[in-house]
Amino acid sequence: MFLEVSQLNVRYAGRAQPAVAQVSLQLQAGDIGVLIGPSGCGKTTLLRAVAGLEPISSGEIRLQGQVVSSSTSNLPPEKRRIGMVFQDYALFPHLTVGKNVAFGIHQLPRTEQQHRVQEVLRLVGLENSAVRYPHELSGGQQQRVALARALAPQPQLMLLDEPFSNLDVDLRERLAHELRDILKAAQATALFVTHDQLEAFAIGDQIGVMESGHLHQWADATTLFQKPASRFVANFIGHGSLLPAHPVSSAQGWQLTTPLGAIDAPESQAACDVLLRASEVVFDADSPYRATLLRKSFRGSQYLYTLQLPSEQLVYAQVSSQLHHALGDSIGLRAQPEHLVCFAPEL
Ligand SMILES: Nc1ncnc2c1ncn2[C@@H]1O[C@H](COP(=O)(O)OP(=O)(O)OP(=O)(O)O)[C@@H](O)[C@H]1O
Repeated sequence: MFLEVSQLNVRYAGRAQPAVAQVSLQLQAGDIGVLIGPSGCGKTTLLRAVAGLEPISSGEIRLQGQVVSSSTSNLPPEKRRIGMVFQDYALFPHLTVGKNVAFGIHQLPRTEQQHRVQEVLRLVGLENSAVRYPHELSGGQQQRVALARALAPQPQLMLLDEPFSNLDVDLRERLAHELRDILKAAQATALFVTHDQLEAFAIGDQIGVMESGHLHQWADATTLFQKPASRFVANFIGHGSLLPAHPVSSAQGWQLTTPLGAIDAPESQAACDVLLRASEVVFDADSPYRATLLRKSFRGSQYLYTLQLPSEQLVYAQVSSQLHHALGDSIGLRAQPEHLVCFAPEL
């Protein structure tokens, strides 16, 4: 395994709760891992611990089998062969793009340096910009220069902390896809921090969902979506609601009754809270199950509706933007789950 984080705890002085609590994760060579979670959940602290910038309280971090952090030892950051990109590009304004990129490879012979600078600038699509200055480039281009600079010394691991957060939404999404291509072309192993789910899904081979220092799940995007390990992950990934469901035997076999109709279930299924995502709640004018429309968010060909059930619980539905419902309308809905995801009811 390339990166192994085991039972990691990081505690800041004077804080009652650890910023990172019992986190374990593994990353294979060439894979891109992404950490997502709400503000303050410990993403940056975990990344800084991997970089060697934050001492750890207990647990272990291994890079290519070598222990780089433990409670008794800490390999300094400069010895870890790590490349870092942060949200502020931190380029040197008085140096050209080429000189910025060459910054970490001064020990190489000059021709080799030039060759490597051209190689990484080509990788990030800026091969003709070596003689320009940072202020002559757009925000997205500057961030690509920062990426090229971090890649130039051929780090064994790339760490990226919200590198696109200063950029506008359209550019962010495009750059997220580009970044994945660039990292894959460079055969880099990377750990990326974001609080943007679309970015996480666009970039990550493995995605970790964190909350209050804990890593709830570390898995690929499909698994996170189809088999969320906890209520927190179920609520955090995609728009969804957990609705109470009770098993009943019917002519169709075993089913679960929910506030949005019955759904098929295995016989062994006990009473539970069932996850219904917006894509699994469909508009049905004839349905006896109705909810009041509270909010409509336009999403191109569809609206994301936020609706309230008679029990006052909120549900979400994706509805064609061809339909014209007004706020306050009572709307017929039906549950149509693609995957049955259930959690034991909360006491
Ligand atoms: N230097 C510090 N000293 C004390 N507490 C800190 C320090 N840095 C972070 N924390 C605390 O540790 C917790 C985790 O912070 P961290 O920056 O790792 O979260 P994050 O998930 O990266 O948040 P964000 O998305 O807002 O950047 C927070 O409660 C934060 O207040």
